[in-house]
Amino acid sequence: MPSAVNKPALFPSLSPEYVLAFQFSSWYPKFSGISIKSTVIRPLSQEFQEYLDSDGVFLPDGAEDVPVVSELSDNEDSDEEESEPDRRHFAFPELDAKIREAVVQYGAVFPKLNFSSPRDAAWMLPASSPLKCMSPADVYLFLKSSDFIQHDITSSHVFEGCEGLSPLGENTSPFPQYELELILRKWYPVDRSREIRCFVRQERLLGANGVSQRDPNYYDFWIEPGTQAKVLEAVQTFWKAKIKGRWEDSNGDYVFDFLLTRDLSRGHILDFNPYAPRTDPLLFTYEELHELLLRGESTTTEPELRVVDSLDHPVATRNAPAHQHNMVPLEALTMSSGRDVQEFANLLQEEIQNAM
Ligand SMILES: Nc1ncnc2c1ncn2[C@@H]1O[C@H](COP(=O)(O)OP(=O)(O)OP(=O)(O)O)[C@@H](O)[C@H]1O
Repeated sequence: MPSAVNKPALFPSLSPEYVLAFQFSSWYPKFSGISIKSTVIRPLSQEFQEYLDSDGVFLPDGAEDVPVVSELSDNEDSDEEESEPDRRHFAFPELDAKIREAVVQYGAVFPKLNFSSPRDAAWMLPASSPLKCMSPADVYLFLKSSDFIQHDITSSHVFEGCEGLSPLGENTSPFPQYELELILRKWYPVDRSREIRCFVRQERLLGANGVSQRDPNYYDFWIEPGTQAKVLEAVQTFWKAKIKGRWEDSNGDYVFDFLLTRDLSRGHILDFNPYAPRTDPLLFTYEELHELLLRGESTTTEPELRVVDSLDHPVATRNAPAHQHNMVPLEALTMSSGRDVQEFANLLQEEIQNAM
């Protein structure tokens, strides 16, 4: 338990153990009953890691069911394949089989690695069903096109900010080993307007911390009378009953993403994240969250809920598709083999229009 005498720091100290407690396979077994059904595939082979790490967006042999690539390739001349640059071939028949099994079990899957989803690559398939995968090829395509996924396969990113670790110093510890994992979650048409992110320090949400709308868009219902009080009531009741006291190894410092039911009275866990700068504080700054924590130590107040409460709110991004910076990666151009640049640019423009 935290000391009542010492003033809490802005962030809890970051250790490799603390970080690894937030990889999916660490927290999911404990919370599976209140989260989305998911399959964990681990360890993944070194070869799969090399595939993810290799340049360009291409599919392993035998991944088949290749909707996007085959659409792009419809007009290719038969001899064009011969002009492709030499590239290492990969094949993962066992992994393909596990992905197909999960697709049959869940209807469609949402892919992640240990910590991150490839949400920056969601634009590659229809915006109406982000990251919905129906085949191994869909899963590989998203993972391969994502910059966010690189975080999970690079130790220096995973353990960034951990005390006493540096790959460069001669007398410091090397990065700890961890196993790469592929997570296949049952895909749902998630309504992003009902997602919130809850910040917990020292196992206190009630009266001492913040809750933020997750999607940076304006939604009318958030400013309707009674909505915010109802949401705070729902999340506090859930937290007290289902989460509180179960992160004692992490000193009760964590962030959780919560998806509210349509009537806003209940919900379930989408994800847990470390209470660390790498976790986006959304409509707060960490300094503001710290203020709330200090204030909550002396008074009993409600947690503060922040929402995008008007169209003029500075973070309301109504006209820009999320992650548009990642929408014209050079890798994407490699997918266009067989098309000229103009043709591919038109296709990309169409995707951007759809995303908007
Ligand atoms: N099973 C699912 N089916 C459909 N959409 C989902 C599913 N799980 C998550 N999503 C959507 O994808 C978004 C990103 O998911 P998630 O939080 O798991 O990714 P992440 O990479 O860990 O994000 P962050 O870095 O913000 O923590 C969620 O906000 C939600 O809208």
